[in-house]
Amino acid sequence: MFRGIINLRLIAPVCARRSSSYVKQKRYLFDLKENDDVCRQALKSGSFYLFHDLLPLLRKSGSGFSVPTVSAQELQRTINKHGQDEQKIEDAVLVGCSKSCVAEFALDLGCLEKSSLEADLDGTFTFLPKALLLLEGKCAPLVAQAQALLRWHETHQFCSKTGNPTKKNLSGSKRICSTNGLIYYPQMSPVVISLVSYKDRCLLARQEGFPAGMYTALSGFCDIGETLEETVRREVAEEVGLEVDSLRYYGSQHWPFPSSSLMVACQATVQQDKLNVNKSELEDARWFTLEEIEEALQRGIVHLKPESGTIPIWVPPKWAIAHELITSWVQEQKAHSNG
Ligand SMILES: NC(=O)C1=CN([C@@H]2O[C@H](COP(=O)(O)OP(=O)(O)OC[C@H]3O[C@@H](n4cnc5c(N)ncnc54)[C@H](OP(=O)(O)O)[C@@H]3O)[C@@H](O)[C@H]2O)C=CC1
Ligand SMILES: [Mg+2]
Repeated sequence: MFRGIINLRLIAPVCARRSSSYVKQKRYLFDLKENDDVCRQALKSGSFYLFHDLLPLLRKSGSGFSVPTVSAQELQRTINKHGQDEQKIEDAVLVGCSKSCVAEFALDLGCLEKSSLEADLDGTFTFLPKALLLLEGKCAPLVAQAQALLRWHETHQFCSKTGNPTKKNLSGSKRICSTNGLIYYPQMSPVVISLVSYKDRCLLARQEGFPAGMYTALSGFCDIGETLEETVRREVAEEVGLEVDSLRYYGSQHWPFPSSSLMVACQATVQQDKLNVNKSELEDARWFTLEEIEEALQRGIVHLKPESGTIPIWVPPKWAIAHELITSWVQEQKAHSNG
């Protein structure tokens, strides 16, 4: 068992006054999830994020993009106009509720003709990685959560024990086998992501499939039965041949690529810096100085092709927890050097 220092990333304290509305919001969300009658009512007054074959609808807004919602009435009109029965609305999945307790749903309209839908809705159904880039991280977590839940329902139509069809409950918080009542809940795969450091440098790595020039913290899926600490230790040993000697929890993030992962981020230290990179897992791994990391953070996303010669190092975008981990290491290094 690790004797690491665990200091939770401070979650903005909810002030006493807001906690009652926060509690009300979360309790309503619970009722929506668990009670089909409450959810059926909410489907008539809620707001809807729309997808088409798992592509979120984005709309130009000012110099950027936003994720529009439609009301239940607008959605009914759209569905009817495209010749679908309004029963389709019950395929929606619950993704949240606003502070004023308006239920928020996501619905995939992949059965309708895409371009005429886009014209009606004044938007574009966009490939998720591109959508998150265009949204610059704003409401990325919600779009990622909605797409992951819609995808989970799409890929869990049958019971893996009986082979018979499963049926979603109204909110989409689970699916139940039509014959033996087995309940399936949407899953996330736990992944650890560790920013390994040694004295005044940190370690970043890249896989062959990464965009040219992009380096990130070491990461790896938990094997069944492993603790998070054991996964950190194993993945760092597997990927770069080093032994972690301390780790500190940083925070976590839902990550929709390639399927639903729960990223658990930590800062880790090692006792020596001699790398033995596992080339079957990584294309490269290197130690970086504070200056190099600050330059990479400054640079932002680099859109250069491998054939354009040497590509400057860059790191994942702001809304990736790898970016936060790297930024927090820079802040700690600077605080340390300022004494
Ligand atoms: N949000 C962020 O900041 C970042 C997120 N990530 C994400 O972290 C995840 C893990 O990174 P990566 O280094 O590739 O992981 P690993 O180092 O664990 O290597 C991936 C391999 O893990 C195996 N594996 C085990 N369990 C699963 C599972 N549930 N789903 C998929 N593969 C599994 C697969 O091996 P096999 O093919 O042999 O079965 C897969 O090829 C990636 O999805 C990546 O997108 C990575 C960096 C930054
Ligand atoms: Mg890995």
